[in-house]
Amino acid sequence: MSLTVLKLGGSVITDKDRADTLDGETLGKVSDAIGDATVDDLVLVHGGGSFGHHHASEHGVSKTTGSSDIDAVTDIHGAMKTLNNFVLSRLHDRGIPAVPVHPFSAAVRDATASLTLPTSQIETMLEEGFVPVLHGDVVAHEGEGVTVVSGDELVVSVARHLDADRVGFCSTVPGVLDENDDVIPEITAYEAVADVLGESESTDVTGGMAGKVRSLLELGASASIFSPDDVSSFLDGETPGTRIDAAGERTD
Ligand SMILES: Nc1ncnc2c1ncn2[C@@H]1O[C@H](COP(=O)(O)OP(=O)(O)OP(=O)(O)O)[C@@H](O)[C@H]1O
Ligand SMILES: C=C(C)CCOP(=O)(O)O
Repeated sequence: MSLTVLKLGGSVITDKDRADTLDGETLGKVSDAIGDATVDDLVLVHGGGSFGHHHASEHGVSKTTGSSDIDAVTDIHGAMKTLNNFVLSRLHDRGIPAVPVHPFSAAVRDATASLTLPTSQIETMLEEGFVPVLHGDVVAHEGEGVTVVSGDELVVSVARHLDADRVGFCSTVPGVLDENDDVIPEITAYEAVADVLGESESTDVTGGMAGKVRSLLELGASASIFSPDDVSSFLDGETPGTRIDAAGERTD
């Protein structure tokens, strides 16, 4: 069986400039594309958008700056569970057997900020015919309380541990854009594109496009970044948008 890991960007499924607001139309469109696709095993991961990033920013929590304030934990994790419920419900409407995986209950960062995410429950969910849906979240972090874990990190971790065959990132942009706003077809090294990579245009505590490309280069397998219009073609086996091929970049 072939495994596909697909991330739905938080900017895609929410109105990232209005707190706790869903982009129901785009979420519906992307859910249609997933419902119509014929893929073997599928793991979905979604980002925080105006749910997670807004609350993380209010509480000053990021991937590196933590908090032990229980209100920070419940606000950020609670907002992400609410968003996850919206995503699950749209997928269920299309007959997709989506089940939640909340990283806060499973993952951990050690004192060096290295992330551990158990995946045996995800493997069994797949074997039993479910579509696991993870999301950016807070995680317990040794010495920091909790810090944010981005959906991008979760994709890398799941894809690596389960040896994914295909990895895709659906973002608001048609791919990584160069200085003329043209899609860069392939990226093999960070330095080659560092000058054009920026942060997200909206509230984002996890690094925007620069963070995404960095995470993907660490993956050590090829991945694609594309827009919601290209979800169907990606799930059909094509490589739309920008292909990130990190062969040789992996450091561990
Ligand atoms: N060179 C670039 N090419 C494309 N997008 C870029 C570039 N530099 C910065 N960006 C910004 O990065 C954004 C994509 O990153 P962002 O983190 O918002 O993605 P996402 O995965 O959709 O959202 P989230 O992190 O909430 O899950 C684009 O919307 C754009 O504003
Ligand atoms: C801000 C939170 C809680 C999740 C961030 O996940 P991302 O949007 O994938 O970077």
